[in-house]
Parts: sequence; structure tokens; C-alpha cells
Amino acid sequence: MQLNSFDEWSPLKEAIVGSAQNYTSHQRELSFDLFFHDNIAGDNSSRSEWYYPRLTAGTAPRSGSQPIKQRYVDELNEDLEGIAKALESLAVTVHRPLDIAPTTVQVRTPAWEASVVPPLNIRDNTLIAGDEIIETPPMIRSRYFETQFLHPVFQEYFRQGAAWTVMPRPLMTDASFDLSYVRASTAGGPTEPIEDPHPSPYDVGYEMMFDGAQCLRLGRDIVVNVSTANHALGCDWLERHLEGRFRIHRVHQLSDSHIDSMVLALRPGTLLVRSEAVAEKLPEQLRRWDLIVPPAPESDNFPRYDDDDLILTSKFIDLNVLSVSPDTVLVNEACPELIRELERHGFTVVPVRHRHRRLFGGGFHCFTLDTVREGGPEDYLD
Ligand SMILES: NC(=[NH2+])NCCC[C@H](N)C(=O)O
Repeated sequence: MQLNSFDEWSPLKEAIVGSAQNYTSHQRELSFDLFFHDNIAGDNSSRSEWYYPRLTAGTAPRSGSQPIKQRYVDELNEDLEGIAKALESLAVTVHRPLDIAPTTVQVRTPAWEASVVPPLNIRDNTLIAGDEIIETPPMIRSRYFETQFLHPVFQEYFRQGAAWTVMPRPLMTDASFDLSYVRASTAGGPTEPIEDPHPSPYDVGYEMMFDGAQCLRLGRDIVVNVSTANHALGCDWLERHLEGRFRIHRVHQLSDSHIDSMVLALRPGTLLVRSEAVAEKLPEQLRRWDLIVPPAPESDNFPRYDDDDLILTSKFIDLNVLSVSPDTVLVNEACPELIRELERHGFTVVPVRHRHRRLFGGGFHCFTLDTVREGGPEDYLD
């Protein structure tokens, strides 16, 4: 089918589901620590205090490769199969990425090298803007070529007529990163400092670094979270590139980067939000929509982990639901409060198992990329 995805809720026809095959480790280095700063270093607004492994007291290394227990990877892959099956049972055609090779693959550029991670949170590095695939410039070095694992699928959409664009790639030296957000957000919580950036002959100042998951798509409007100078450059690019086709609405520091555990659009006129405070930061037209604010998740929603298991998301990660239609939503079965709340608002909930979302940085919305939905470039903000 032709690529067509303008919103987050209209009837879903085709989607890609990420893969965790051969996920063996996280590589802790500057770009990883910066990206997950709010989770691994801690900030009171998003970090859970429940049995949070203490990095300084525990055995977790502060830099280098940190192995992930095979059991978690196996269970994650089982859950990913379950997500794919659930979508297929709802008549959605599911595509899967290429698997990465079982031996550790390294990426090397003139400026640095990093070990590659599998294409799991595929929402992050691609934005589908209507009939166009836009590969976004990553913020984590190990994800630099992640979209290549999606190329067999992208090539097929290209053959069917899709536009396909790659945003400019950063040199991504330490000096490329705007550290102001993480430096400011360390106030008030137990924190660990970000390593000092090292100079490189390839320094060019702040560069464009931006994830597709910073965007909330609403027909002809796209709401974009901008928290750093890197994001602002990415958003400038997007605005110029999409001019005349989409309207961009910036929100300032709604989260560290991704928007999809803060606010999700479930149907025209209805938003699922983490809190009332989140809703206040949204563009004015959206503040008139109905808000669903579910009760904060309970600690027993999550597995208990060891001190050397890195936790990469906040406790709000299960807000990261995937809409299959304006009245049907895929929700983590471990989240009874959220399920009840959505049912109370008239949604049909399809409960699906996903155990280790806090270890792998994403929920159902992050793990998927919706490539074909029925909706078009409607104006929902009028
Ligand atoms: N597209 C994504 N990977 N989204 C995940 C965002 C998770 C968010 N940082 C949280 O901790 O709640």
C-alpha cells in the first residue's frame, strides 16, 4: 500500500514493529548518558524513586559497555512477537526490520566509534509526514545508522510512490551537544554529573539532532517538543522542509526530548496526558481538547530489577499507547488503572503484554512506526 500517515489515531492499516534481536548491551558514553539523563541520573519530575538501582553504590559501570541480561532480551522479543500478533489480529499488516548481526557491530565515523543497538524504538529515528519518510538525525551515537535496518521496508514504500528524505547527519562530537537542559535539570534530585565534553578536530558547534518521537502528528499540524539548541535546529529544518504542507507548533521543554510519554492524541478532540501541567504547555488550540489524565502508575506495575540493570524510562512509560483506530487502543496489560480510565472514556482497550519497557526505553508507540493510516492532512485545530 502507499505510505499515508498523518495522525496518531485514524484506522491503522500498516505498521513496522521494532526488533530486539541480538540486543546484548548498552554502551555508556556521553551521548547515551545525555539522552537518558532524566532517567539514569535522575530528576524529580520524571524519575521514580521506587527501588531505583543506585549507580554509584551498585556495580553498574559509569562508562563503556554494560551487558543486558539475556533473560530480559528473550522476554522482550517474546513480547514484541505478541505486539505484532495483536496488530495482525486487528487486520494491520506488520512489517519487521532487518535483524542486526549476532556479533557486535561497530559504527565508525571520522570523529568517533560506537557499538550498534538493534532497531527497537523505531518511532525515534523516523518521522512519517503524510506520504514522506523523513529519517531524523539521531542523538545517540550507537543509533547513527539505525534506520538502515528499516530500508527494505522504506524501499518498498518508495517504489509505491513515497517521498524519502534523510535529514542532515551531525558530526556528533562532544561539542555538538547543547548541555543546557541536562545541566539545568539536575537541580533538586540525586544526580550524577555528565562527563566533561572532550575537544575534537571535528568540532563545528551545536548541530541538528532531533528525533521523530518529538513530534505529535495531528493531520496538517505537527506539535514538536524542543528542549535544546540541537532540537531547535532540527525543528527549523523541519519547518522549512514542510512549509506549505504542514504547520509546526513548538512546545518548549515539555520533556527532555520525546513527547510520547507526555501527551498522545487518541482521536480528534481527545488527548491522553501525563498531568494537567503537561496540558498547560500545549498550543492553545489543543488546550480546548478533552484531557484524560490517568492515575499515576503503582510500583507493582513493574518488575523489580537489580542494581546493575539500567532503567531508561520514567514510571509513566505505559502512557505510550498505540491507537489502532479512534476508539481502539493497544495498552500494556500490566496497567489496570490506565485500562480502566480509557474504558471509562469509551475506548476499546486491547491489553498486550510488555514487561521490560523500563529497561529498553519504550512502550507500544516507541516500538512501532505507523506507515499507513486512513486519515489525511485534515485541519483538526480550527
Ligand atoms: N519514543 C520513545 N522512545 N519514547 C519514550 C519516551 C520515554 C520517556 N523518556 C520516559 O521516560 O517516560
